[in-house]
Amino acid sequence: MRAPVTILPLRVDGLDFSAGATRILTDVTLSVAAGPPTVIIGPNGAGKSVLLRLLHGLLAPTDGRIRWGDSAEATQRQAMVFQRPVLLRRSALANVLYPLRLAGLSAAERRRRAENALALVGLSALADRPARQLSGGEQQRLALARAAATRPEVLFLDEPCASLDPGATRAVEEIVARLAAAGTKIIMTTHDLGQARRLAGDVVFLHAGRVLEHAPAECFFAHPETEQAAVFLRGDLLPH
Ligand SMILES: Nc1ncnc2c1ncn2[C@@H]1O[C@H](COP(=O)(O)OP(=O)(O)OP(=O)(O)O)[C@@H](O)[C@H]1O
Repeated sequence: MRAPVTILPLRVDGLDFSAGATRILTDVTLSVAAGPPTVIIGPNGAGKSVLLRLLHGLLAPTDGRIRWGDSAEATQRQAMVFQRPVLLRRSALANVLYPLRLAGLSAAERRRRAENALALVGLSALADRPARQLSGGEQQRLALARAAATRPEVLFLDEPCASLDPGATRAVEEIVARLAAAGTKIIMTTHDLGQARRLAGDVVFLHAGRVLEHAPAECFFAHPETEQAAVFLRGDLLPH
């Protein structure tokens, strides 16, 4: 029997990224395996969003390499949800159906997947509502449904709860935890250390464009190895 195709592990080797004369990421080397969410944390401007965009292929590295397990499948098997998702001026359901049509699925399969995805995020009752009339939290859940319906093996989330209140944040966290438990590899950024503690299997700590730590979450939070991470976890300001 053939082993199932997997795009993991993701291996990043000596990644540099500069915009003009500004160095944003320096010598990022990481390996990300299947399993519970990988959460990238660090101060404002550390380079978290840029790193996520590089990993997802939205930016090209200045130097270094990003390698996926089965590279031929990598593009089709990953999705990304942004801080402020861009939704089509159509119903919630139509937003979820759209990428499924692009993927060439049959009408029946599209319908089935879209309805399941809306149910997963608790939006079945709002399926016919214009997406842009939904609240911020509902829009973020819809964006998660749209991504989840494509059944990505890896799902990148950039600050998925950035402007959400605690209730909406918890709702998104529950969806993320459910997707992770069902086998989707989540790679996400967050400013919310409570959220990182609740969701992370492993933590990448980024500071000034460098990975200072990558450790299992319980080790990182209990015993950060670098002074910078200890300062960050205390909520103190880190010098650049
Ligand atoms: N296209 C770009 N051109 C120039 N500078 C950029 C570009 N994109 C990001 N930067 C800069 O790179 C640095 C890292 O940005 P990034 O958004 O990745 O940080 P972050 O860790 O996600 O920060 P935050 O926590 O504030 O969201 C910032 O100083 C930002 O201004």
